[in-house]
Amino acid sequence: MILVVTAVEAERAAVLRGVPTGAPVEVLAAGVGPAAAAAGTAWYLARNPGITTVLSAGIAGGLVTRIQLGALAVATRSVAADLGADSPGGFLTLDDLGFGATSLPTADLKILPDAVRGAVLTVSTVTGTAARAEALAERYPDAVAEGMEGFGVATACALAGVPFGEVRAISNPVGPRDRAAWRIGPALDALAEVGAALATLDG
Ligand SMILES: O=C(O)c1cccc(C(=O)CC[C@H]2O[C@@H](n3cnc4c(=O)[nH]cnc43)[C@H](O)[C@@H]2O)c1
Repeated sequence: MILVVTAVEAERAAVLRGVPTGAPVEVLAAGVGPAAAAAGTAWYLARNPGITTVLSAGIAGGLVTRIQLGALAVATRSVAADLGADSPGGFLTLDDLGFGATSLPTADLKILPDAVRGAVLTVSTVTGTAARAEALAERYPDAVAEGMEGFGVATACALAGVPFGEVRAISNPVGPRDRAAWRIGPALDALAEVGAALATLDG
């Protein structure tokens, strides 16, 4: 059985729209942000020992020179991009501080061949300025998207020893805050494609 973890109910419904009846896929809306995602995933895994793979899925911001609005991003790794310490010399990651990893691996999911593959960043604060977008792009040259849950789901999966993946549908550019630039509808439609693709994986 595959578990898909989304943040909100609209994302859950979009994924489920694509899942064929009877496919071994369950979808949980665990809440927004890495803490809700980690707690929800850990809770679900503890009660459902038959889960073989967990996927974090939802809408996300895209790094504009690397991915287009409406496209799907498949994570090659999950990065906690704002977990660390600020300093006059720049941002220090948990790894720099010696407190643990801020990058977790993803399973090599053989789905969605047309998706853009790259690192997906997890942040607790949505990027809202060009300066922060540029800093993230420079710090993570392999990053294509920014969401708020992936690293939380990945952390729960690492603890439980369950393979983890992340797929994000790009709803907005990462950069200066501009609600008019959001394209939620096409991004939710793309999430339905994820549901359909998952049904082809062995659960
Ligand atoms: O009000 C705003 O300016 C604003 C900008 C971006 C996102 C939000 C949200 O509250 C949505 C958070 C929700 O959606 C995912 N998401 C979508 N776009 C982004 C993004 O650019 N950066 C980070 N997360 C994003 C996220 O995974 C949450 O589930 C508000």
